[in-house]
Amino acid sequence: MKKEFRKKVIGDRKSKDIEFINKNSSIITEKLLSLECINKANNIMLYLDFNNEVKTDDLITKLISLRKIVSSPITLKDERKLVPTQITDLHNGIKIGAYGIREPKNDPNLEVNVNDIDIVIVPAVAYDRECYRLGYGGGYYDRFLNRLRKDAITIGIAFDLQIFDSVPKEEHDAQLDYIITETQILTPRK
Ligand SMILES: Nc1nc2c(c(=O)[nH]1)N(C=O)[C@@H](CNc1ccc(C(=O)N[C@@H](CCC(=O)O)C(=O)O)cc1)CN2
Ligand SMILES: Nc1ncnc2c1ncn2[C@@H]1O[C@H](COP(=O)(O)OP(=O)(O)OP(=O)(O)O)[C@@H](O)[C@H]1O
Repeated sequence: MKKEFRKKVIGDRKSKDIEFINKNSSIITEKLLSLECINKANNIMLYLDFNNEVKTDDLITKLISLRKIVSSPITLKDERKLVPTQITDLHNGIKIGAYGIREPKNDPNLEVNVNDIDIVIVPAVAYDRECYRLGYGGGYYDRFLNRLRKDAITIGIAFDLQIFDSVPKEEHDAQLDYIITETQILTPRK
């Protein structure tokens, strides 16, 4: 169920051209930068995009210029663990890591304490309208999000084509605080 659904959505996203991805990524970036919670936050973790995900390079550059502490995950495959590591310059200190995804070079001095993170911007394959998340199937973010401070804010960014009335889900699947697409902002019904 999950596997088939994942494959279909990854295929749909892959079929979009670079103009679509760039245009909608920049709309989503502007929306994020106008959120009060982003402007108030000091410490923000976000992913480095791959496979036609919403692009985050411009967002990262802007957040660094706003003097935020910005980190991206190093993926430890054996432990199924994400290690948030600070990025100070997108053109320096980045390498290709697990699954061919860009990640910060390992530097224990730049590791960010999970308790210091105010906001996490999360990648996904698909979401439902209640902000439940379907990922790539490694369980990386499900495990990681559980370790955050209780008042940390989780934001999913995605294209409209990744939003469904329902997605296959299991007990451990994460529910986020906000989903932002090129046309909508979703929050779970209270
Ligand atoms: N940009 C980004 N970074 C991220 C994630 C993500 O979804 N997006 N992850 C979110 O958890 C983690 C990596 N998770 C992954 C888990 C499994 C596979 C995987 O099974 N890939 C298949 C091929 C998939 C395909 O290309 O269709 C493979 O390697 O065989 C990939 C990534 C950490 N970093
Ligand atoms: N919090 C958790 N603790 C232990 N195991 C977990 C946890 N969350 C998920 N898993 C396990 O990890 C595997 C993948 O989970 P799932 O299919 O939900 O991943 P996903 O959310 O789609 O992937 P990702 O977060 O990497 O994008 C499953 O076998 C699941 O049982």
